[in-house]
Amino acid sequence: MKVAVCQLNVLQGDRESNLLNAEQKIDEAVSNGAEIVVLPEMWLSGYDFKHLSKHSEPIDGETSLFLLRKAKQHQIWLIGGSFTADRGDGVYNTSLSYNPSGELINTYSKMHLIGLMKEDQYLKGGLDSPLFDLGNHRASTVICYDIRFPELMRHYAAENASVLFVPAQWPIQREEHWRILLRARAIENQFFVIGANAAGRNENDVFNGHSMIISPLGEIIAEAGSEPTILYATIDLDSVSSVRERMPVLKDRRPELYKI
Ligand SMILES: NC(=O)CCC(=O)C(=O)O
Repeated sequence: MKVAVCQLNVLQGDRESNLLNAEQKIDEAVSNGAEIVVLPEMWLSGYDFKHLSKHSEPIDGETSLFLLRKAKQHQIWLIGGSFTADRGDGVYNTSLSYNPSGELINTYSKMHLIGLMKEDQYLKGGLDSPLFDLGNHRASTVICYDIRFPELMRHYAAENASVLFVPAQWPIQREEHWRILLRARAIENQFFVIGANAAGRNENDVFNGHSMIISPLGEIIAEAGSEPTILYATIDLDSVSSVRERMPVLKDRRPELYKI
């Protein structure tokens, strides 16, 4: 399947421009043959917590309608980055994914909130770790800071996920952590990892791109530079089972002995 990662320049607080830009990039990715399109974290508003009430919307609000429409229009799998979703009991950094019929197939709210970016002061942390079907394969999503918590990804691998999507707004000063952690999560869990970062800046941080598509052996199949772009690669999700058969890391675990 051909994957496109839209590495967007997210303009803080400027919903109108960000929406237009996302739509153009999705259309361009599809015109270049993409079947799976991935957006970054908080691509609609950026980290604009001062105006959180303006940016918060219900799960079935306008962002979800936009994503649904684009998935259906182009008959693609759309991993819709994330946005600030008001889920009744609070606002969550939430990722929605759609299948080519425009059906919502995954709702994941960021579990681990990053204090360095004040997320914990404004948002609630998600409680669920769902998987979803991507054709004949299982898939999963985490958001940015979540990749520092390997137990979450191990849960997805143990549930037979073949691919992990990681929408992010990862600042430049920890760029090597981003690159190394994405590869480590791929190697230890033997699945594809697709990281979609932003490229641009807000009042506090610079986001340096380097979106990546990584194989279940940890090889970098494609990596973007620091400019806004669309990153493409063709991936074979069937290859995950042969990697796991050759070296059965998941089977060789001894979880009864680990005190975590
Ligand atoms: N948006 C984020 O979660 C940033 C994560 C980050 O900067 C880090 O883990 O380091």
